[in-house]
Amino acid sequence: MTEIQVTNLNKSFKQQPVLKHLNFEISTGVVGLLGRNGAGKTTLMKIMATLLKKDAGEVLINHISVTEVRKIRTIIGYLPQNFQFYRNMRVEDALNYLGLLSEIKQSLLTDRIEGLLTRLNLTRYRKYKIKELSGGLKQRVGIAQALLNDPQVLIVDEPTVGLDPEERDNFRQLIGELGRKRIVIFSTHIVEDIAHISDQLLILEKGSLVFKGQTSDFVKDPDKLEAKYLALIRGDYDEDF
Ligand SMILES: Nc1ncnc2c1ncn2[C@@H]1O[C@H](COP(=O)(O)OP(=O)(O)OP(=O)(O)O)[C@@H](O)[C@H]1O
Repeated sequence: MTEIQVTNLNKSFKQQPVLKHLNFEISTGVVGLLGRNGAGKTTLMKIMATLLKKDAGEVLINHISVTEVRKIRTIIGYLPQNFQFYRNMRVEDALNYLGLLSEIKQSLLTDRIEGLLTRLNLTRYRKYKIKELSGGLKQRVGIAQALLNDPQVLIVDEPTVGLDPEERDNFRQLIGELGRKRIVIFSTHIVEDIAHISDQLLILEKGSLVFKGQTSDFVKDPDKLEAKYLALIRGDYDEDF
């Protein structure tokens, strides 16, 4: 069981609070992180991924503080928003290069890459250059690079932007599968992305958490998630959902 515990987390940019006293706990499964543009989702995820320092509070991943950067990086995988990389490299070479940058030993890395290419249905594209891939395939390579260290926590930031409906659907299914044995934090402002795959839900609004808990406690019927979410952030919260 993987766990993340966040206690009284605060972050400001130029004295402007962006994350305000966040407290939550999440565990193995898909966690939908919902919030409007500017709500603070990327800031929260970057702090968890050790790419940004918190101002105050604590973030523990399996009881290890995010201040222990090297340790945390061995248990976290991150797919940033608008992931762009090595456009002229072939898929397998790009993955190998990124794995070596993460200090994974070559013998282990070769096996991992083979496993990921198979698992993500990328084997036939292994010799393609990144720039030759469709948006959906690029995102799959993005997920592959985030899984190179077999992380217990996978963080994906608005990963379905620019994908066509079929690619979106495939991507959601993949995330659902990956969430069976790890925490997958899926940030989006598109409710449909996570309505049917998230076990847990965090809703950020202007830097504050306005819901945290099981998705099924937020709505019984996943098809109503969007309506209830909109009602909540617009302030006309209705108990009848
Ligand atoms: N490096 C920075 N310097 C100053 N302000 C920043 C910085 N990074 C983010 N912000 C501000 O912090 C707020 C939260 O941004 P953040 O990117 O975390 O939101 P978000 O929910 O991920 O939004 P989006 O969906 O647009 O990415 C925004 O008002 C943003 O302008």
